Order: sequence, then structure tokens, then C-alpha cells
Amino acid sequence: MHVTSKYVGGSASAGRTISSSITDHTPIHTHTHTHTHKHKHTSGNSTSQHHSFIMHSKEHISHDEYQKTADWLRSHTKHRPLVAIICGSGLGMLADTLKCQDSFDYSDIPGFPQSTVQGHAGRLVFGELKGKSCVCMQGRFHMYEGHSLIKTTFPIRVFKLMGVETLIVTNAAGSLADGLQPGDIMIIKDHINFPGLVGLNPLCGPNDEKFGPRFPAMSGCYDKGLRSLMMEIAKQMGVAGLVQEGVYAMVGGPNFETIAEAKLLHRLGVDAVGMSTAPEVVVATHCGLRVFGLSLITNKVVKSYEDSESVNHEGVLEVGRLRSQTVQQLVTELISTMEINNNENTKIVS
Ligand SMILES: O=P(O)(O)O[C@H]1O[C@H](CO)[C@@H](O)[C@H]1O
Ligand code: HPA
Repeated sequence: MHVTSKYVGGSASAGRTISSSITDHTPIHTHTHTHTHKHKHTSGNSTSQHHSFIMHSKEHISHDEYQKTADWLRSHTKHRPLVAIICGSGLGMLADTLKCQDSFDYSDIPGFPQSTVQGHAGRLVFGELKGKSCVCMQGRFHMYEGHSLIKTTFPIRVFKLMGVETLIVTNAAGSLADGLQPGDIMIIKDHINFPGLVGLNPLCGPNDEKFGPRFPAMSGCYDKGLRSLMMEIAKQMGVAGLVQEGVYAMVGGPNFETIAEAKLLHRLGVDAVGMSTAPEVVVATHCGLRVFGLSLITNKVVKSYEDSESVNHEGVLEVGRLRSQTVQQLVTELISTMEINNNENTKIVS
């Protein structure tokens, strides 16, 4: 793969246009970027969303509500996916590669929250990858948008009720590990859920035993078999040099880390940091889904007071675009190769 792109440097190189020619083996050198503030408008009720965020542990979504959304989707699509994919920031193009698409704006799906972040289209796309039925979230929900954690993870339980068995999560993340460069891909081996450690957990509140136990185990939540399969695929695709395993940490965001926070994360053994994923994986593991996760490293987290660079969302999206094809190929190959119970559910309803 060979990608050519232009992007703009920031404070260290303010306004300078850097032409980067990136191959699969080329590290992406990110610089600071000029700040162009583009905001997507949300159609959601921000007041009630904010309220529900504060009241996160009291909010409850009944089994019937998840079921209603699952039934609505099943009656509106011919697909019966066994695999769900969540596209991270700048990685939404993966959904465009699905064949025989049925796609729905989140605003048209009963019960669905709305995406408010640039780079998250807010569309649920059903279709086939290499003949296998999948559902793809082109845009995820983040806690910092003001959604309660139970809302950010709403689609996971809906997918479970639709018959999905495997969840593939992707995200954009900043690297703390010296060996991870922008443009590298990290297979998530494990996570540290910082909001979860202080009680901001989507499983807080009444437990619905129909989904899973009160005290679910999280060791081994990133499937070992899928992790080694992905390593094999990367080798076969000739991109093994870009791919390695590591630990992802979720922070609340929306601000990027201070230097002291970055140093702390580094000391704790975090390889990459982002503002998503952990709640989705916790809810998926709770309800028995098999999980695979990968982080696209979009920037190095600044951990030195001598470093004049800083990160911004436009730069994150840009690296996502530059590497989206590689991520797409890896995920497509994983879905094509992994074992899926080829039962009734995978078939398209005519
Ligand atoms: O985790 P995803 O959704 O990929 O996005 C990451 O990129 C955004 C910051 O640029 C944050 O939302 C962070 O979590
Ligand atoms: O550096 C980062 N920090 C937190 N979240 C992120 N998402 C992309 N990059 C980053």
C-alpha cells in the first residue's frame, strides 16, 4: 500500500504543509497541527444527556428496550450478522467496504444515542465482508460527549440480542511506549479502564442476569486466539513490522493528557491511551461476546517538558485516513479467516 497525503504542521511548524509519502513500512511523523475547530451538531437533548451522565449509576435500560431496538433492526435488514465492528476515530471508511449494504442513521434507530464527534459519522451499516455478514458502527459514543456509560454501550447489548458473537473494536490512540510510532497498529492485549477503576462503569446499577453475572471476570477479555491469528495475518500481508501487542488505557477525556499524566501512564505500563473502548469491551465480555481490539497509533503522547509538540483531533483523524486501508485489510482478513459458527443466523433473509 502506498498513501500520499498532505497535512499541516502546528506550533513547531505553524502553517507549514508537510507532504508525506507513507508506505506500510514508513513511520508516520506527526507534527502539531493547526487548530481548525469543526463541530458536528448533535440532535440529542444535551440537557437530559448531561443529567443522565451525572446520574449514570441510577440509569437503567430494561431488557425490553434493548430487545425493541434489536427487533426493529432485524425487521429492517436482511442481514443476520455474527460479527460487529466498532470504527474508531478516522477509521469509519471500513464500513464503506461492506457489500450489499443496509445502512441506518443513528437518529433513525429507536433507542440509539447520537454521535457528536467529528470523524464519527453516526451510521449503522450492515453488509458482507468476504461473504460474511457483519454490522459496523460508523461512529461510536464516548463518555465525554455527555452520554451515560450505559448509553455509550447500548449497541453492544442490541448486537448480542441480534445474534452477534464476536465484537471487533478499533480506536485511535496516542502511544506512550517508545516502540510504538504514529501509523503503527497495536493489537490490544489488555486494558486499564481508568474511569471503571473509580466506579464509572457501564455495569454499575442493577444487574441484568439475562446478559451476564453481577461480578464478571475480565481477565482474558481480549481473545488470545484472535490476537495470534491477527499476528499471522499481519505477517502474511507483509505488515508485521507495523503490528505489535500492547496495553490500552482509557481515560475520560476530552482533553489530551498533561505531561505529568503522560509520565504517570508511562510508568504504569500503558502502551497506548484513548478515550473509549474499555466500556464497550466490559459490556461485551459481560454478555459473553468474544472480543478483538486494535488501536491505530495516531500520535505520540508528549511526555517531556522539552517537547514543544502537541496533539489535536484533526491530526488524529488524518493518521486514521492514512492508515485506514491497512486497518481495513487486516480486519477484513481476520473476519474472513476466523472461525464463525456458520449457523442459520449468518444467512441473509430473503
Ligand atoms: O477512541 P476513538 O473513538 O477512536 O477516538 C479517539 O480519538 C479522539 C481524540 O482525538 C478520542 O475520541 C479518542 O478516544
Ligand atoms: O494522545 C491521545 N490521548 C488520548 N486519546 C487519544 N486518542 C488519540 N490520541 C490520543
